[in-house]
Amino acid sequence: MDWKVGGVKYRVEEQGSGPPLLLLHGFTGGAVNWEPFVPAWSLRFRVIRVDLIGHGETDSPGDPARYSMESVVADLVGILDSLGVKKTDLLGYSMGGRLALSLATTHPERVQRLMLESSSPGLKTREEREERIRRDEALADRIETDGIRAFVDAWEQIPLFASQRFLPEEVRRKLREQRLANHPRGLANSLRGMGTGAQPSWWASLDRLTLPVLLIKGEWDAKFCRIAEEMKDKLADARMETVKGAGHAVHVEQPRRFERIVLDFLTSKI
Ligand SMILES: C=C(O[C@H]1C=C[C@H](C(=O)CCC(=O)O)[C@@H](C(=O)O)[C@@H]1O)C(=O)O
Repeated sequence: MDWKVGGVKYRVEEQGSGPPLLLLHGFTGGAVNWEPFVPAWSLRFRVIRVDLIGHGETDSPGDPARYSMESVVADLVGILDSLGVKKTDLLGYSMGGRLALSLATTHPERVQRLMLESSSPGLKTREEREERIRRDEALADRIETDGIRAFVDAWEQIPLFASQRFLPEEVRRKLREQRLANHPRGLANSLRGMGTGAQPSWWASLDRLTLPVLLIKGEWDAKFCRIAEEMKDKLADARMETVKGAGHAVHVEQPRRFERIVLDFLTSKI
């Protein structure tokens, strides 16, 4: 199903019935990344998956400003309104987690419970944000100059994904194919508009969140383990799960454990 929001056509998939559960993928990802979990989660939830702006079957507008975190949060609110969803459980992976936290922070009345996999509230200082914006702008330019294949070749090799070399060949092939299916302009503008440095920092407002939060991290992802531990200290109602045998993409590397962790959290927290 496609929904037009703010002039952008979004691809939205829905399966199951019950309380709504909105799933937000990471950078280079898509709604398809959550497919392995739909059979189990759709038995108890109305599972809603979105291709985020610049990704998958959703439009890749030419103006980077259209990808700002504020704009994309507004898009999600518009999609929830169109679906008749007043309040939803929300799961975001990496970039999707930054978006999920942005939605929960700016529209707390729309989020029941929040799950963040390998994500962050952004960067604390202006200097860190400016440096990250420079890095992401340079990466965005390379995506548009060198093309999607050269980008994915390099992206698969970043240290953050080192543990993915242990994945079965078929899993890696599917992930690569899905990344290659994105539009260079969409990925480039996603970095420019809602990259880690471009978004607001939510570090100073974490202590105002009162909803139940689950922080999921892979034991081999040292950087995002540190971030999750720091976030947990600031959140009023947070639980943290460290998954053994996983790096950044916990849902890819330990899918059955990930599936159980999410269900346990959603069925334990009323
Ligand atoms: C490399 C860093 O940041 C990037 C890594 C992960 C984020 C992501 O969504 C990757 C999803 C995937 O390919 O599996 C991405 C983001 O949050 O936008 C970051 O750009 C880093 O060290 O922070």
